[in-house]
Amino acid sequence: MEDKAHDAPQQHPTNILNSTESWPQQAWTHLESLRQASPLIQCITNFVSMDLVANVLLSAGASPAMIHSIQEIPDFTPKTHALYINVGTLTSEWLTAMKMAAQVANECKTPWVLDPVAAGASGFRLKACLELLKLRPCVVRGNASEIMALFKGSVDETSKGVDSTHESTDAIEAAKSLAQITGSIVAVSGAVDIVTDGQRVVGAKNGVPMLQKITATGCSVTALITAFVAVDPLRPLQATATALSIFGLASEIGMDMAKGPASLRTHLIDALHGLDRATVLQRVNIGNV
Ligand SMILES: Nc1ncnc2c1ncn2[C@@H]1O[C@H](COP(=O)(O)OP(=O)(O)OP(=O)(O)O)[C@@H](O)[C@H]1O
Ligand SMILES: Cc1ncsc1CCO
Ligand SMILES: [Mg+2]
Repeated sequence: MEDKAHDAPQQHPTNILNSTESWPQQAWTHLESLRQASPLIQCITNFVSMDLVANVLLSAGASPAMIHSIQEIPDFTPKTHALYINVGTLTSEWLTAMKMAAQVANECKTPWVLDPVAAGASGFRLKACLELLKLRPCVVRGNASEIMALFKGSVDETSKGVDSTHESTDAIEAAKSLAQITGSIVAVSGAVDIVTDGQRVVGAKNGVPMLQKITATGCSVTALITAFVAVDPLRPLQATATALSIFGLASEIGMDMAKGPASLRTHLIDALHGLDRATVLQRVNIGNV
């Protein structure tokens, strides 16, 4: 893909979807566009997730770059088609880089997506996530506990760190309110993935429970959302729902060959790479919650 400044219409295609298209058709259009455009996705993500995030993005068709130093952001962030920020292994130095990258992305009108890992686990992390939210991410994707902590704005006394202690459906009202307050699309992962713009609420129902036994699958699906937003920036709600569903569908296919979490991780990446039109049209399951 050429430099964004020289190739803007192709990088940010508008109206790539006909609004009357079915969800499975929208999902296929997004995946096909991703494979064709191969957008550059800057990832400022945690140490645990870097390998899986990069491999999920590559297997889906995107071009990931794990570049996070403040010295590089002014040069590099303007070249990217979307930015992914994940606070999983946060320090004050990383937070400075995240804010700088979000600000540069905003100046360039580049969409960026936030994963507020363990938002309620500590005061430092919660404050950092709330400050990042003020920088207007296009999409925020967390588990139920994370989204509820952001909405309440208080440290979660029952926090289990990066894992959720709630079902995604427990967080629907918090997600809607958070979307209304921030203007971001808010997604809550779980058995059913919830996506809302504050008015509409959509459920993405693909996936297997064993995803919870592989670290950083949540981080990786947020990265995939970032890539889908890169190819359809004007429809972040649709891009978020289809990314969640495509990731879940790849896990369903991977599960047929997996013996446990370690082999599911491998087969998930293979399945994402091999997903074809017929399977997407037949099996993407998005609808009312
Ligand atoms: N019970 C479930 N059944 C099916 N899929 C699930 C279930 N729970 C989670 N998932 C899927 O697992 C993936 C990760 O979601 P999860 O809610 O575990 O994220 P997370 O807690 O942020 O994970 P991490 O912090 O490890 O990255 C998502 O694709 C989600 O749809
Ligand atoms: C286990 C873990 N700890 C901080 S980030 C991370 C990856 C899953 O969120
Ligand atoms: Mg997470």
